[in-house]
Amino acid sequence: MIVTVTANPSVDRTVTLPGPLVRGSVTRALASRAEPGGKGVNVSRAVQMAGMPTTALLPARSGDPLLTGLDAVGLRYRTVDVTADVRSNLTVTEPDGTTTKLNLPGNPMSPADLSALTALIVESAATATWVALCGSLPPGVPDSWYADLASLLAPLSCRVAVDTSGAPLTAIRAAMPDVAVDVIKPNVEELCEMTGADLDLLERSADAGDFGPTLDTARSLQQLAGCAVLATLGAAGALLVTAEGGWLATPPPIVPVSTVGAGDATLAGYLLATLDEATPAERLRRAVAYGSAAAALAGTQPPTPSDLALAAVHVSEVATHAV
Ligand SMILES: O=P(O)(O)OC[C@@]1(O)O[C@H](CO)[C@@H](O)[C@@H]1O
Repeated sequence: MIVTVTANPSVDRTVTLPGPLVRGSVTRALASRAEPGGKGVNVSRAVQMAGMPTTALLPARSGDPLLTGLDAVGLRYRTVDVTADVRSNLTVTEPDGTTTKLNLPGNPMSPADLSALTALIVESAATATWVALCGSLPPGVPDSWYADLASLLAPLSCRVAVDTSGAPLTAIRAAMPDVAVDVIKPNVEELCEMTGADLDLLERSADAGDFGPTLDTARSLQQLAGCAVLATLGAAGALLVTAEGGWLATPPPIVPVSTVGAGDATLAGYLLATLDEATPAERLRRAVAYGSAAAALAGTQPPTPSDLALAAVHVSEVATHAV
C-alpha cells in the first residue's frame, strides 16, 4: 500500500490558450478543465492507474468538489473534515507546451485539524509500504511538520518519500541526517537550495549537456541526507543517486502538453518500481517514463502503464563525487 499525504490539496483548473500568453490583454481561451490535484493526490492517482493499492490522505470537507472528483475516478482517500473549500490552482498552457501555474496558499489549518491529520497519517502508515509526504504546507502548519512526521513514522516499517519545496524543504534539510527519509525528490533549484550549490552553474553545464555538476551536487545531498536522491531535470529527464551509485536517465522525445504533475508521476513511477524490487537503474527508468508520459497529457492527468515508453528511456550508470 502506498499512502500519500497532501496537506495542501487543490482543484487544478487548466486553461488552454490558442497562442502565447499575452500579459495585460484579453485572451479567448480554447478550453478549460478541472481535476483533483495536489502532489500526493497525483501520486496516488498514478499508483491507482497502475492497479496498485493506494490511499490519499488529505484535509477536505465532506462534499468538497475535490472529493467529488476523486469519487468520480474511484480513488481511495481518507480525510480530516475541515470547514473551508479546497483551494483552486490555475494552470495556463500554451500550444508549445509552456505551462504557467498560479498556486494559492491554501486554507489555514487549525491546530486541532493538524493533530487529526497527523494521527490519521500515523494510523494509515501502520499498513503502508511507503508514505509519501508531498507538496506545500497550508498556513498554520509549522515548516518542521514533515520532519516531525518522519520522526513519528521512523519506528514503523514503512519507508518515507518527501517531495516539497520552500520552507518545509529547508526544515527537512536542517533535520538531516537524523530524519528518517528513504527518498527525496528535488528539482534542480531545490537541490541547490538544499546544498548551497550554484544554480546558474548547474543550469549552464546542463544546457551544454554536462550533468556532472548536478550529479555531484546530488551525491553531496545523498551523503548529507543518507537517503536516495531522485532529482528531476525537467525535459532532460532525471538522475538517481543512492549509496550504491549514480544513474542518469533521459526520456524519449515527447510533445509536451502540460508539465503539471510530471514530477508527481516521476515519484509514483519510482515508488511503483520499488514494489517490484527493481534495480536502481530500473527504478529510475520507470520514474522518467512516468514523468515524460505525464508531460504529454493535458491538465493534471496521471499516466497509465500503457502510456509509458519504457524502452525509449536511456539509463546510464555514472560516477559521482561529493562536492
Ligand atoms: O502548491 P504546491 O503544493 O507546491 O503544489 C500544488 C500543485 O501545483 O502540485 C501539483 C503538481 O505537482 C498540482 O496538482 C498542484 O496544483
